[in-house]
Amino acid sequence: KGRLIHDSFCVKCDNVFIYNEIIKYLTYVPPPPPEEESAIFAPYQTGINFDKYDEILVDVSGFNVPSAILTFAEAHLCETLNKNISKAGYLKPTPVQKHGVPIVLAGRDLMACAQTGSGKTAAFLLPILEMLMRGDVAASQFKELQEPEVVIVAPTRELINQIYLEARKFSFGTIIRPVVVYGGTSTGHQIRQVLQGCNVLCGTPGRLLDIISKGKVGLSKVQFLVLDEADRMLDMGFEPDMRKLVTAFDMPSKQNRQTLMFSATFPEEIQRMAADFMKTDYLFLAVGQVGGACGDVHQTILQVDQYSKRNKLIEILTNIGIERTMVFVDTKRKADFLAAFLCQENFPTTSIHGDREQREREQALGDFRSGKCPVLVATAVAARGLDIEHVQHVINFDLPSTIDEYVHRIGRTGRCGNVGKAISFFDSNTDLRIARTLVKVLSDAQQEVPTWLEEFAFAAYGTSYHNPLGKVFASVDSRKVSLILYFSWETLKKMLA
Ligand SMILES: Nc1ncnc2c1ncn2[C@@H]1O[C@H](COP(=O)(O)OP(=O)(O)OP(=O)(O)O)[C@@H](O)[C@H]1O
Repeated sequence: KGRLIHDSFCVKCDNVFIYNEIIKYLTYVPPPPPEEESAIFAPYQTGINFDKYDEILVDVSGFNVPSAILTFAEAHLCETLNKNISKAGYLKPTPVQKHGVPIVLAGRDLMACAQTGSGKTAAFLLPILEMLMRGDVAASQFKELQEPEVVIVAPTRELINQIYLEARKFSFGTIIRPVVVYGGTSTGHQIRQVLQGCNVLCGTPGRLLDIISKGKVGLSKVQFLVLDEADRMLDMGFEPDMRKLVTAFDMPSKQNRQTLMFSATFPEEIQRMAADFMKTDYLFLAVGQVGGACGDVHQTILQVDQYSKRNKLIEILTNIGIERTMVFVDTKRKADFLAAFLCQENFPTTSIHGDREQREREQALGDFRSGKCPVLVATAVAARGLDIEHVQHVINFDLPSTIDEYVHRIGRTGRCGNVGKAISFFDSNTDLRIARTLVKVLSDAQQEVPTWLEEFAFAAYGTSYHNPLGKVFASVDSRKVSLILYFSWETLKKMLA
């Protein structure tokens, strides 16, 4: 029982349990990031298909496209960055890096769409850090108002923390100081981190706006604004926050900053909205196949009704053994329930979802990463961006409602040229709406399409098989679609005249 006064938060609480929960929530201080070089640079093993990335078709649209690089040396990055690249074990750039790095170095805005696990993070971090170094960035120091040169936003706490660790890795040995802020942790602690000095501010939208509104961060020096998982950052949930950020009184206008957006999926309507945030001559980079499922993931769809799902899962996990497996479900309650059930069945399991405390979420990821719990039951909160080595299997216990979410979920395996397996339970009572797009994604990735699924897809309605520009790229530049529609309309008018 008591009165809580914490930063701007003040509440009188009569319920001891709720009071303690709030105290825990407000005071969680995440463990500090690793200091030893070996931990900072722990390389992710590239897989047997890494070299096959070179065969992926790439399309860059827009005017005056800078030439791609073939090696990191061709990017003429500074010595420290080159050292960090080799310490990270990167021998050659992936396609999104070959094309993305020179585009950013040339000062252009970029919307990039490349398959999951193909190195988008380094594609924006490396050129940004290089530009900061070339611009003689000042060593940041303690100040009551910090003015970062770079702001990076991502939709989940775990993902933004991962991006921060990557920024720390590549800026190692430079004067550039990245800082991360995200919800579920002590605001006071994060503000103190920011005030120590901040060049690259990584944040989830809510916490970022909170710290800006407290007058601790000024935006007038922002040179780069990055939206990772950009289609998610601009969908209904986050779009108002993004608009608040770009219309903040001191945020440089789009003409006076570089705006970069990255994702593995980029629906056309979101692209059109994204264009509002960018200069008109932005470039659109598409790497890979329509629908964007990573070609290194072997996809299997099983018809399983909701009552048989648990038994089927046990059967699969028994065959898998101790290989690391992510199991996706549709609700937080189900995640808890299924994790408890699997533990009872002697599968060391942990879970991650939005109702778990941040401390528990980080513990769960840690236990999964280390292999202490080789099974992680997760909701959508873990679908995007998370880069966990040795994840060999993804199981969609419940299929998601959108195909983009499916593509991101199965992309937690088969990363960086490694191969992975995804098994999805299709329940015809609930999953008909995804049948058509699922068939398309499977066939584009040259995966087996079960006949029963084709039949469901044929009978289903509301989604389309067809992409107006054929079936090559994961997402096409929405400007091209408008152009094609314009020309089709002009042709039609001529025919009618
Ligand atoms: N050129 C490279 N050589 C070796 N490893 C690389 C290279 N580029 C990236 N990686 C590694 O590949 C892994 C996947 O990269 P990253 O997380 O940036 O993928 P992504 O495209 O952002 O995926 P997602 O769409 O899931 O967010 C990381 O561990 C990263 O360190």
